[in-house]
Amino acid sequence: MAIRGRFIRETGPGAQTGECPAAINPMGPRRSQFGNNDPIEDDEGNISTMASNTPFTLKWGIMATGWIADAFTRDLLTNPTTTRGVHDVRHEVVAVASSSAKERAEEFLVKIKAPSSAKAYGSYHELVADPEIDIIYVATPHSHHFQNAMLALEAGKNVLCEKSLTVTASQAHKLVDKAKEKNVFFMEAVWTRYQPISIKIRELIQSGVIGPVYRVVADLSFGNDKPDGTVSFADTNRMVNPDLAGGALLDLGIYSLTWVFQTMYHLQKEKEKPKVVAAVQKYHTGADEATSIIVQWPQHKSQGIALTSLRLATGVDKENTGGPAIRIQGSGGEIHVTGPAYRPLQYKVIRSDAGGKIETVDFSIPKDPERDDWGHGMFWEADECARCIRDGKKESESMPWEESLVIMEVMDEALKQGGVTYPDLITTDVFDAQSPLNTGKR
Ligand SMILES: NC(=O)C1=CN([C@@H]2O[C@H](COP(=O)(O)OP(=O)(O)OC[C@H]3O[C@@H](n4cnc5c(N)ncnc54)[C@H](OP(=O)(O)O)[C@@H]3O)[C@@H](O)[C@H]2O)C=CC1
Ligand SMILES: O=C1OC[C@@H](O)[C@H](O)[C@H]1O
Repeated sequence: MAIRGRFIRETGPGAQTGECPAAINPMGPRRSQFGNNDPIEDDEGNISTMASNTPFTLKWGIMATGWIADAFTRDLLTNPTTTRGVHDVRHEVVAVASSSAKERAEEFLVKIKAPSSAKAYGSYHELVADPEIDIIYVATPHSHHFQNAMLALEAGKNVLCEKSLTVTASQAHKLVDKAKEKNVFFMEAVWTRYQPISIKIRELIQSGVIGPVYRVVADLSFGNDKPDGTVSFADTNRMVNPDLAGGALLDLGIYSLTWVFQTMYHLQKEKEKPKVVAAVQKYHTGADEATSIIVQWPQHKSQGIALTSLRLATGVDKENTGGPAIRIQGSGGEIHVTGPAYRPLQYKVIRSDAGGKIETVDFSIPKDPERDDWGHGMFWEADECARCIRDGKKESESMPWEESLVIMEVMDEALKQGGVTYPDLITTDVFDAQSPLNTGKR
């Protein structure tokens, strides 16, 4: 497997520079994490493969034609083998749908240079009814996720749904129940969890390199402050518009919570429900412009602090002069992660027994030269969907249903404490196939 542009740097006494050795390969162990079909040699020298050498092909239907639908679909179209050393799964884009017009879907396919076989639909209903499609990627605003994901689940499709999974925890529970009833795969698209840096950091924590983790401080904030007291999003923009479930927490804070959860709760052997205390700054639209949450796990003696703001950026510059976006503190040291929290590309390990020596590991996002050097880093979560579906799994171990639900409950509670409310149309947990959220009749 090609390791592109990754290296370890050490600073402080005894510092070394060089290629990232296999033992600290940031991609993690190949078979356990990536399930490839490479030959295996047994003790007697017999060669076999784990599975068929023909990659499993997952056939995608893309729901919506916006910004993230574009980035994700371009990632699907990259070559898994040459970009990221993946041999066991591949992806095919069967169709894309716009809620409003077939022409929008056609333009989308041209823009991303999709294969000519890809179909364009002018409604989400047509998309979920296409028998060629295995899985629907829901790429609409969070306000729409419950109705849109339910539309796909009701049609018996597997679903990958963008974050935040829903507007309310109750809606998320209903989606999980439906996935169980229909016996299909369902996952919240938290791409960060499938990036090699996250996998490596979870492994480091589990290996005990910084001892038990007692505190994590994580931030994802954008600096959109304007001198007139507003932020630089129009009131209609999905970032601040309550009709589209706007606000910092559901859009950005979920990544801060992702780091708090994937480094603590996810690794707890016996899961403990967190206590939640939140401070919420409301914007004039009614959405939250800044939210700070403390989650506490008293039995584990641990606390997480998840921060987000639309006014104040995480760091003062791209060099991270303002410090790490994520600070993971254990009794034997710390791991500092350089942001942005949704796709960080560097971590440092600072062990208290290492005499001040700091280990720095850098990551890069593979690009496909045959696809205009495209590569955004969402293909790893897509590969995970393919492997789960190939293997008959209904949920992903790295983003289990139960954890999506607990995180939605934490966000529910924080917004409740801050007095943020959203309209009934987008908070109802009653499915309506003819909801304007499904038909696009706004
Ligand atoms: N994982 C990640 O890194 C990112 C995830 N996201 C998530 O993806 C989701 C979409 O975000 P993004 O792509 O930036 O949003 P955009 O506004 O760019 O696109 C949203 C799309 O949803 C469809 N849509 C349907 N109804 C509406 C409506 N009433 N108003 C607006 N759009 C509507 C539209 O497509 P059409 O009309 O063609 O159906 C539109 O293009 C959000 O939940 C966000 O949290 C966003 C950015 C990054
Ligand atoms: O998921 C996201 O990550 C990147 C941000 O720019 C975007 O607003 C958010 O939805």
